[in-house]
Amino acid sequence: MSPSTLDKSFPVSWWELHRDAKALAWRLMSAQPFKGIIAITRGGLVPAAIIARELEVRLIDTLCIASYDDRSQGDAQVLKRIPGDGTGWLIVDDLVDTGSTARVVREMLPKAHFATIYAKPAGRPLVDTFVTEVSQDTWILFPWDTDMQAVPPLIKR
Ligand SMILES: O=P(O)(O)OC[C@H]1O[C@H](OP(=O)(O)OP(=O)(O)O)[C@H](O)[C@@H]1O
Ligand SMILES: O=c1[nH]c(=O)c2nc[nH]c2[nH]1
Ligand SMILES: [Mg+2]
Repeated sequence: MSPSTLDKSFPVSWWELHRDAKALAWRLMSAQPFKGIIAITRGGLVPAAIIARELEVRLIDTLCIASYDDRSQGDAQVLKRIPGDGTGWLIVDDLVDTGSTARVVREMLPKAHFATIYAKPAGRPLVDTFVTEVSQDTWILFPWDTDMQAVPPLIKR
């Protein structure tokens, strides 16, 4: 999705992220047990830590994929792979948007359970479990990408 069409934003605070990651852990309870968690870096790292704590998972690995530079999407670059087909593993990412990252992940680890906290409609069919859907023209603002700042009063905008 091109940045100009992303006219809505969906800011997520640390507290909300923690709450939503715990909600994802609740949903994953019925898909247990998992051999371990594979976090899709970097966005999946914090959600994976919260889910690992809730599900008592101690074996954590990373699949390192980068496709966005700020809001501009490029080809998904795989920087580190995982051997095997993913049998028994839980894959965690922060969100699925166009589904391009998820498609690469699915191709590499077709037997794993793929979970994200947030999902946009284009990527939603690629995810086994998620918590909250947002529209395709929404940009999710994660707490690690944002900071508190002053804003002018409504009357001066
Ligand atoms: O469904 P898609 O359109 O592929 O978008 C979703 C992916 O984009 C973001 O990662 P990004 O490539 O920005 O890297 P990061 O996790 O290091 O921020 C996000 O963390 C997902 O992995
Ligand atoms: O912070 C982010 N918010 C998003 O909505 C998004 N989509 C792809 N990659 C993303 N990163
Ligand atoms: Mg990512």
